[in-house]
Amino acid sequence: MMMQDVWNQFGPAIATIMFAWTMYQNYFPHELRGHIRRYTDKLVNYFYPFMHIIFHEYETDGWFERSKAYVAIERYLSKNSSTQAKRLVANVVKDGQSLVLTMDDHEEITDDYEGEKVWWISSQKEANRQTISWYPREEEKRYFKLKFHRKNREIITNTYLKYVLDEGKAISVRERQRKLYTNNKGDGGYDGYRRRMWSQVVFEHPSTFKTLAMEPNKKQEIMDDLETFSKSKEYYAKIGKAWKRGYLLYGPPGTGKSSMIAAMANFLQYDVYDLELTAVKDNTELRKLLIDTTSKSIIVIEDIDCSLDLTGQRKKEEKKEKEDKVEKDVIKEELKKREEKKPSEVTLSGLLNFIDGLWSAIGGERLIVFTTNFVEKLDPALIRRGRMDKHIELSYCCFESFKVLANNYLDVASHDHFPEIQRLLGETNITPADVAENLMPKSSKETADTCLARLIKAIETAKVEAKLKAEEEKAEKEKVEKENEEKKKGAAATEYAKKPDDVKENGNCSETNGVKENADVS
Ligand SMILES: Nc1ncnc2c1ncn2[C@@H]1O[C@H](COP(=O)(O)OP(=O)(O)OP(=O)(O)O)[C@@H](O)[C@H]1O
Ligand SMILES: [Mg+2]
Repeated sequence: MMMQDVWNQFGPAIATIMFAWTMYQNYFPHELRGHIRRYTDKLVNYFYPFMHIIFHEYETDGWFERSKAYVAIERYLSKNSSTQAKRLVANVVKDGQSLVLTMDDHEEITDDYEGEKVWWISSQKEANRQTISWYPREEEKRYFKLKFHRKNREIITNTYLKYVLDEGKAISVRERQRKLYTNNKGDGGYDGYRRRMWSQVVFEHPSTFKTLAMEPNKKQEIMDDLETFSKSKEYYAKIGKAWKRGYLLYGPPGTGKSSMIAAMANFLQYDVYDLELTAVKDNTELRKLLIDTTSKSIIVIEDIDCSLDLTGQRKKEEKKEKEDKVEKDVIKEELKKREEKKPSEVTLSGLLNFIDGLWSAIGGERLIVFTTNFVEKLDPALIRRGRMDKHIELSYCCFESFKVLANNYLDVASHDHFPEIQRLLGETNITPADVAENLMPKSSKETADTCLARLIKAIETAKVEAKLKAEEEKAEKEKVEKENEEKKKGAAATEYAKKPDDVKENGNCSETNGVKENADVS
């Protein structure tokens, strides 16, 4: 009864308004409508205190590519969306492995920034069905609308939006599927028409700083260094240095150099580019490879001493050839011909140029890590500070490192065997890789006790072997020294035999004098 009254009262009024609206739409001149719209907008603005900013999903001049701002906002809002919005859309990311929840069309969520409230609305423009679209997404003109109070205009446009975009990008980086890239001789496939320089696989190495066995202080120092680097974008810009840092990891095989690189990548959430220098044709290819790397990545050159040895070898050969030939012009001609035939290789100077020059120019949060078993073999120019900023030695297993491994492999923090192991590790060099191998249970029957006992045996064996080796080396050294001594004596005797008799006599005299003089002095 009530409803009917209301309808009787307002029905004719609504019908009149609708009629007037249709008349206005159909018969009012277009220019006049523009004027009216402007005045009504002004009127509305006077009473309506909010402002809007629209972010379209596809940029008008972009080629089917989602707007970067839209994607960043979507990521930023995903956290609030999953708690506030009633209708959600699930997007699959990370190469099909995880879901990102975003709000569905016409949902609204709120956000707080420095105590001020803003509203985000997800919407879709009406599809234009009359035109044929090349791309299905063309018909779904989605956008985000940001609504905020007019008084917050400054803060929203100057700081909040930057914060949203930065945070959204950071979330994407954190949640992306990280990659391990390797350079192969030309089989990286094609990216459109362009040959791909790197082949890629998903990077899922489980090594972390927690599982890495090394002295806790040293470990903390490296983690602090990495963290400071990753947060120093402004600082590097201020001091006029490219945002990059070089690490040299050195130590015997099996001490955790490769494990540390994986731990670094996992710590900073970076991609890894494993650069195999011996597969790089020349300096030009090296340059192309490096231009193709992305920011937030670690470029790794393992066993740098071996990679550069090739070049060193070649240089030596060339030098020898040069010395052997007498005619300089002929040599030049010959070398030139050879150079033309031979595929050139990466040179030390090419590598240095990449570290100092080009790589600095492409900027953007990159680490370069060299590893070597023989640090003394490397050219000092390559590892000077500024190029390799931090030198990290990974060494044999100490007791602290052992405790980390025992915890990782056996879940034990203390044990009766520990004091003996501590004593033995103080006396013998054994790599963390060997310790780890002995700690790993080989069957379900093996307990922590068995594994630790096996380790003790292994360290004792290593100790005996090291002692034997040292004795052998000492004996070998003595043997060589003795042989050299005898050779010298033999050579001196032959020389003496060759001399004429009068010289022999004088020589003898002087020698006798010398001995005498010495005898007198003494
Ligand atoms: N410091 C360490 N912490 C934890 N595990 C380690 C450590 N060092 C070695 N390991 C174990 O030994 C294995 C070999 O180590 P890794 O490959 O990191 O050594 P490396 O120093 O890179 O050796 P190489 O010089 O031969 O390349 C790893 O898979 C890991 O299980
Ligand atoms: Mg290694």
